[in-house]
Amino acid sequence: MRLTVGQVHRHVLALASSRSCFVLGDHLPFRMLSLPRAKERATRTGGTKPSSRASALNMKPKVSSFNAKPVKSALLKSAVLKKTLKIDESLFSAKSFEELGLPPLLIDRLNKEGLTAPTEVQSAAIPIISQKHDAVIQSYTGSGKTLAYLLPILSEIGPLKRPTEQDSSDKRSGVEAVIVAPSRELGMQIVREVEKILGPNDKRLVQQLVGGANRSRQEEALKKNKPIIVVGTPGRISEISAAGKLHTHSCRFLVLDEVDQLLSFNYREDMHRILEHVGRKSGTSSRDILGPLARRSERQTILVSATIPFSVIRAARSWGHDPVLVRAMSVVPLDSITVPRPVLSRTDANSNSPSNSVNQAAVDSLPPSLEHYYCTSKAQHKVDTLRRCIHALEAQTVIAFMNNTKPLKDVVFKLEARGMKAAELHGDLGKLARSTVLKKFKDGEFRVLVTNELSARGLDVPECDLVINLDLPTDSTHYAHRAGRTGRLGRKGTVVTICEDTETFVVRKMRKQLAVPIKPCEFTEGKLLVHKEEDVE
Ligand SMILES: Nc1ncnc2c1ncn2[C@@H]1O[C@H](COP(=O)(O)OP(=O)(O)OP(=O)(O)O)[C@@H](O)[C@H]1O
Repeated sequence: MRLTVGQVHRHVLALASSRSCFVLGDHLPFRMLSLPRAKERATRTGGTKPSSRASALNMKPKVSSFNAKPVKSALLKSAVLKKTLKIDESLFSAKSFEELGLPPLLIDRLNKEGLTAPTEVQSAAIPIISQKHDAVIQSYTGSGKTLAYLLPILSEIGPLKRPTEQDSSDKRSGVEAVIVAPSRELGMQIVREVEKILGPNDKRLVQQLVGGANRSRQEEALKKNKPIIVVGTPGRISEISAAGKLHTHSCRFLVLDEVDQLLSFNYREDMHRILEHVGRKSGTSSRDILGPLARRSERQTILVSATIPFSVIRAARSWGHDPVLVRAMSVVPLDSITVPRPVLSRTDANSNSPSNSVNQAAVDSLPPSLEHYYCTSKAQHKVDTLRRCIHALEAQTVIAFMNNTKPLKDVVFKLEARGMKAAELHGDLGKLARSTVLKKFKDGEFRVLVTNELSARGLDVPECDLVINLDLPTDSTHYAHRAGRTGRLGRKGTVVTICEDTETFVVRKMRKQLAVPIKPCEFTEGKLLVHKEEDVE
């Protein structure tokens, strides 16, 4: 069954209910600050509605403010004014984009695209980013994080922005927002999202700078179209910037989407260049009296992912000033977050093995509407098991993940030979082939996309109703991102891991780390048969 946008919305908005306001203060304990998070968690687990808990605590509607702790550096103290963060909690459950103060032209465009109400994370993030805070946005996969940062940016720059008194004197030209994503697919998806909002007449104001595409054409487009937003992969952005063809000095926004991946070792040099150059006014140099800390103040940095490990919090603290962690229904100053202690899963509380620790970042990234199963199969029978699984679950739009590129073709061949339409997607395909495959999959021209880790992050195919792991993901974070390709924006979704007998202990370990039931099952006579755990152990 496919849901309409309206139905999905009702589902998403059903999660939001409280209309009260609360006060954030650096003197308040973290437990209290995260009360709205408890509301989200309880709603996800079907527990008591925290709105009633909030009213039981007598949280009266009021708007107040807090001063986030000053960053410790004396240099920075003199360079940066502390911001006052006003949190109006009623906005967290905003029923419309108007309530969030978006400009009318932007709201018109959203309505034309059938977008009428914000998701929870959008309700939380839009006012915070509009107040010019550096922010880390964390919310589960498919919850609308892309618009959560795009909408406040488009409220400030471009043809749909909020009119200001300085408009007539504003001589700003050049790129005003740089958005970095780890893959071409995700980069292109973000470009399409921006184009959709800008509309056909202004879509040239966003330019893709993804790797694998013709670089000189990208450079020509930069010169000719004078985009205000560029979206790209780290390598291509830093390459064109180093060649002097991309000027980001007056850039006001830097967004790192899938930030935890962008901060991995592979991207360190390109990311270093981007972080050093974007939003750096020409004329300043690293020898300037206030050094790199002062330069940071010239741009707003927004870090986004479904999985935010503590390393990202640490990085955000050092790049931003008064940065906040924004989640659906909660906003927390980063200074109040301490290094998490490992939480042992309940069944293994007596064992000190780190492998039994709950991976909180991955837990937080899983959409509440997912069902998780695993079944065993010999390696040579996995494709048959996959086919039986698809039939039993009557799945229409399936993403099957493997760890390597080579075997993908073989799986496609076997599925096609059995009358099931499939295609492969991986990084060795050319840019055109990759976008054609994706387009055909989104258009429903074939049923199974057989792919590798390339598609695990950010890929948005709202109709995807089944994710299959034909190979085990490397860890629970990878499991969570793969799983997040289904169950998007409140839809139902199923994740099935097909593993060999000898691998079941890995699934059980991930189940503990993710704190979700991954139930053993088999597919017989066209049906899903769920086992009790003791039947298989
Ligand atoms: N307010 C809204 N109303 C209706 N649809 C929305 C709204 N916001 C976002 N969407 C749609 O929801 C889907 C998921 O959004 P998005 O890709 O931004 O999720 P995400 O949280 O970034 O997921 P991931 O963590 O997997 O990258 C997209 O198809 C997007 O167009």
